[in-house]
Amino acid sequence: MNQTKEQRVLQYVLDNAMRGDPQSVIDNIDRYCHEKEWAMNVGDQKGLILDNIVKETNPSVCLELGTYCGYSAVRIARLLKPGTRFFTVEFNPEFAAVAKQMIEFAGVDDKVQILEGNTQDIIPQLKKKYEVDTLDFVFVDHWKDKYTPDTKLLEKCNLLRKGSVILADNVIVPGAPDFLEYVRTCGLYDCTNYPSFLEYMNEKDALEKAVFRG
Ligand SMILES: Oc1cc(-c2ccc(F)cc2)cc2nccnc12
Ligand SMILES: [Mg+2]
Repeated sequence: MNQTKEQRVLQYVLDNAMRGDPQSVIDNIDRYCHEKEWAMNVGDQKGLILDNIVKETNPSVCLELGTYCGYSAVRIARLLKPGTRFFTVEFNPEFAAVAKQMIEFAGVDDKVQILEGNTQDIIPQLKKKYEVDTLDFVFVDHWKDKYTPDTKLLEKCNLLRKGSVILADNVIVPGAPDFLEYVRTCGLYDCTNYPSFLEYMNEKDALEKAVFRG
């Protein structure tokens, strides 16, 4: 049976990275995607910005929308203090299966819980089913047309508190203009733009940080 690109990325990590070493998993995914096949991981350049914002937030409860191969889940989890709760939501079962193996190989599976399904179904379950009070950090990296409805859903479900950080990937490419318009003009967020580059390419992209005013 032919492997998918995501399975090839995972196989390269299993063959070349160090089990239990998140940084080596990250480095090997980046090497494969620079040298062999492009894939939509947040990547090494935007990844450094992500690292810095996770470090400054020092979150106790995290959510990621869009797991894909687990690259950013490993990237975030490696920075979290013991006892932190980190949920990552993936709609595509094949991606979720690859991410599960990637996260286990990296040795961060004790910190990361992969929730398979639609964000609009899972977000309303976080309080009661997953015993979440509020979220400290949310990384938004799924389909651009879900950024705004899911942000509004987080508000509606009372999952944000004063200082909750929402960090969104790809606000330039593929672009999330309605999300930028919403968070920058609705009056509920303090926004900061972080210009960078599309993963593994020379095209401009950016991250947007939106801090909930509470
Ligand atoms: O980081 C990303 C990049 C792209 C993407 C695809 C094709 C291009 F040509 C350029 C960029 C899509 C993404 N979808 C979901 C989450 N993250 C994505
Ligand atoms: Mg992305």
